[in-house]
Amino acid sequence: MRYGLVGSSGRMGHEIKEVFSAHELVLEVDESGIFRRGEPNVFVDFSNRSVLATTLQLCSQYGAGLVIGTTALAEEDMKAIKELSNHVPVVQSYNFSTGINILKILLRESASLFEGMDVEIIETHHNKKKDVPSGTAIILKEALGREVPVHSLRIGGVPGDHTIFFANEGEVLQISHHAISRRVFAIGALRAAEFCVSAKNGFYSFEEVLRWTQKR
Ligand SMILES: NC(=O)C1=CN([C@@H]2O[C@H](COP(=O)(O)OP(=O)(O)OC[C@H]3O[C@@H](n4cnc5c(N)ncnc54)[C@H](OP(=O)(O)O)[C@@H]3O)[C@@H](O)[C@H]2O)C=CC1
Ligand SMILES: O=C(O)C1=N[C@H](C(=O)O)C[C@H](O)C1
Repeated sequence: MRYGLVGSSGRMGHEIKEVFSAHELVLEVDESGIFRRGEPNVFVDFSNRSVLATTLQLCSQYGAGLVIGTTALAEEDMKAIKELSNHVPVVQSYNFSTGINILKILLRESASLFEGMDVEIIETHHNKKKDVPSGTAIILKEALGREVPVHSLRIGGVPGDHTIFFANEGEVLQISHHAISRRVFAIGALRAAEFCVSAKNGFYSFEEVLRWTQKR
């Protein structure tokens, strides 16, 4: 793969460069500019919504697919990403870990069992994280199919923890996901990029990438 990396000097950018070391990094974007050394066939974007227009323009220019993990996207951003997916394959997810994507499936399938219980989410991240709540908390709420309170902690160097509490008068059930390191997200992004370079044009979730990986 020849990949372009948006957010290349960031925390995720560094992790991605290590995990993608078998592939060729031919274009980098950060706040100091765009550095081109070749023509990417896929872009990976873990950055900020303020650079999204540049990312979309670069994907169109090179006819390259997109793997995007940037969080705190607005409705109009999602619309623009979906428009790009008419022309190239796009994988978008607020969490590229296997565990969170399995949890999403479990929550969707069991949501009705939790009707009548109190449900709240606690998410904990490093103190440099800019957005609140986490993108993952948002997709967990979507999987539950209901609005629930989210409590956010921004402390130390925590890569990303999410716990969902379910409670009735007599008991508390809690389900937790703990990212041991942010490498897990970069490994997921690599799978998504491999998927992207062979997929048809379209908008894909990371769940679809996981199913594709299992079939290989
Ligand atoms: N979906 C997932 O699985 C995961 C998603 N994330 C998300 O990825 C994103 C990045 O996280 P993280 O790496 O920790 O953040 P960092 O702040 O460490 O990195 C952000 C990167 O984006 C660049 N950037 C920001 N704004 C612009 C701009 N306007 N133009 C060009 N480049 C810009 C920064 O450039 P510079 O260094 O020059 O400022 C930097 O390279 C966040 O949205 C985070 O929530 C994180 C982990 C997992
Ligand atoms: O900014 C981060 O670090 C993370 N962001 C994502 C989110 O907002 O859910 C995913 C992960 O939890 C790490």
